[in-house]
Amino acid sequence: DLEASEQEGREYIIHLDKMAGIRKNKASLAEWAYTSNITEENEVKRIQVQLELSKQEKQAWEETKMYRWQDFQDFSLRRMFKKYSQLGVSALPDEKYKLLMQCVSGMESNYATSKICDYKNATKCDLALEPDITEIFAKSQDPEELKHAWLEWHNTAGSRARNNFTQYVELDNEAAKLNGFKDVAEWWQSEYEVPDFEQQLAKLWEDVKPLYQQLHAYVRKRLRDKYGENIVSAKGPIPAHLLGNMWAQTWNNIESFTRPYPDKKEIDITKAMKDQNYTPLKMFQMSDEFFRSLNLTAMPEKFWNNSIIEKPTDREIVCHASAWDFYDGEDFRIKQCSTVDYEYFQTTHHEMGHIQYFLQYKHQPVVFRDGANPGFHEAVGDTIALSVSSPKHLRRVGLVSGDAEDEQTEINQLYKMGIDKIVFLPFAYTLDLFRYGVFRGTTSADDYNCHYWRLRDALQGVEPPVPRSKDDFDAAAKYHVSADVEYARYYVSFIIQFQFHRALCQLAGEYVPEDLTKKLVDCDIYQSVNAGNALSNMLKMGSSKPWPDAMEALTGQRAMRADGLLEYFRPLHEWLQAENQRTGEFIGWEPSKIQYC
Ligand SMILES: C=C(C[SeH])C(=O)N1CCC[C@H]1C(=O)O
Ligand SMILES: [Zn+2]
Repeated sequence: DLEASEQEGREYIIHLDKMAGIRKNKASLAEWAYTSNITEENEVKRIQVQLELSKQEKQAWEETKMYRWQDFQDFSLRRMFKKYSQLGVSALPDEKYKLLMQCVSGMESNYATSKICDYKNATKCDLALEPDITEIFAKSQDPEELKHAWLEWHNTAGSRARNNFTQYVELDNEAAKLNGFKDVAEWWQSEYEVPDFEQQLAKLWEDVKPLYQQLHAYVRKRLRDKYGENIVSAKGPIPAHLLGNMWAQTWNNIESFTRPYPDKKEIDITKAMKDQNYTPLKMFQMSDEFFRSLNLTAMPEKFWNNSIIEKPTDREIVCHASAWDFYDGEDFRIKQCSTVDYEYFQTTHHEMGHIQYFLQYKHQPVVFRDGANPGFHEAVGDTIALSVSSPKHLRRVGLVSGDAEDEQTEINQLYKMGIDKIVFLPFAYTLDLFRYGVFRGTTSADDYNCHYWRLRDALQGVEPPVPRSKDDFDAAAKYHVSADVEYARYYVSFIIQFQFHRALCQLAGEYVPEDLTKKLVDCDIYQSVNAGNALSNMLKMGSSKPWPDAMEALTGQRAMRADGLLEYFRPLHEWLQAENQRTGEFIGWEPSKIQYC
């Protein structure tokens, strides 16, 4: 009868979950071995382990079909079965599964090992993305040098991934259909458990677009002042290679020569870190200390022993920062090629946020050891970093000296945060709008580059530095496209982290609406056990409940909304409107004149 099968179901799923933990531990170890030492041998081993595990997953999946779990009374039990009833890419027949793993592995190792030649010395061709090319984009203000680096990287890391990518799309779509989805786009969106996810993304963009257009216009004016109107037009998109980042996804490297009040003392965190002999380890220790100050969990022993926090000199690794759960409740690691600078200080908090989430939900069944939705996992570390990057906190830890804020310094601070957080949104939105079109078949392989740039032109107001053709494949020059990592999670994160930040600041007594001595931009939740306990309660839930329940537990809201972000940046929005009015800068942009289709 129903009762017996529910009880049997409970015993079965607990056993299955335990086996799943052992499988995921093996998979993570094989993945780690490969991405921390990219060799043919380790790639073969990784794919072998993945194939073997996929067979076991298929076996377990068959068994779950014997239970009428949809009728079970227990919510959590039903939710566990529902998640285990989704087999994922393991639903592919072995040969196709192996082929798919080889395509993704091929793209990822191409990305990780791509090198370009130096602009000035054409015989020096060992420049890697990290740290070499990243440093060029951080420091160079020579449009020709930046154009060279941009082009070399896009032609090496991007175009060479095109064949693997086309096959990956076909195979991944086949896997999606075997899981009951129309295509991978629907599969990816199902992770957010709301029927109108894509409409919600569009609504958020409508809410933030006016602010972005004002910031875009202001920056274009400042760049035209610097580089001249032959390089930066008055009404067109901004050339993507002039924004301090290979993908123009954050513009913090052009802050020094574009900030609103240049005569105000520059807050150069990177310089202060170097002057104070910061090391990568110190960045991690400071981040760990911040989390502990909130009464959250300290990094375990294994974390410090097993993590890779600097680029090794004796082998190739995947440098793109990542945080790892080995699903045994003890082994948690970060792998990143740290450099001592503000950007990696932020990234360190971002990755430590993932580890903290792993630690907070490690008591959950394996199947619930996940973010409430993928965006939640990306938002934890960034939310903490919003406090860490406040002038108040930077003064507390001695990275900024001098007196409290005045109006102009506050605008400079909001500008610094805005060219990181506001400009990121259209970039993130574009990346997955592009891939939704690819998976749906509305974008064919011949259209890849044209559609990618048409979206970047329309939404982000950037254009390629030189004409592009349909044989180029610029999208894959971004890690997540070459590594099959969904990107809407970051778009969601950059919205909800301001909802989290606002709620935590109120709990910490650091933010009181309408109280000018307790402004959101000045909030630092450091050492607030009250805020930390609320955050912990939300993190402990993992993915055991639909994400609106987790969102409500922390913020009282049940939806993702742009109001937190817009409230945080309101003073900057008003300043930009006045400034663009004063200079008469054209708001928005006309379509690019660069030939990219
Ligand atoms: C740091 C990570 C690893 Se989850 C990352 O990929 N991020 C963090 C911010 C956006 C995105 C990117 O670098 O494109
Ligand atoms: Zn992340």
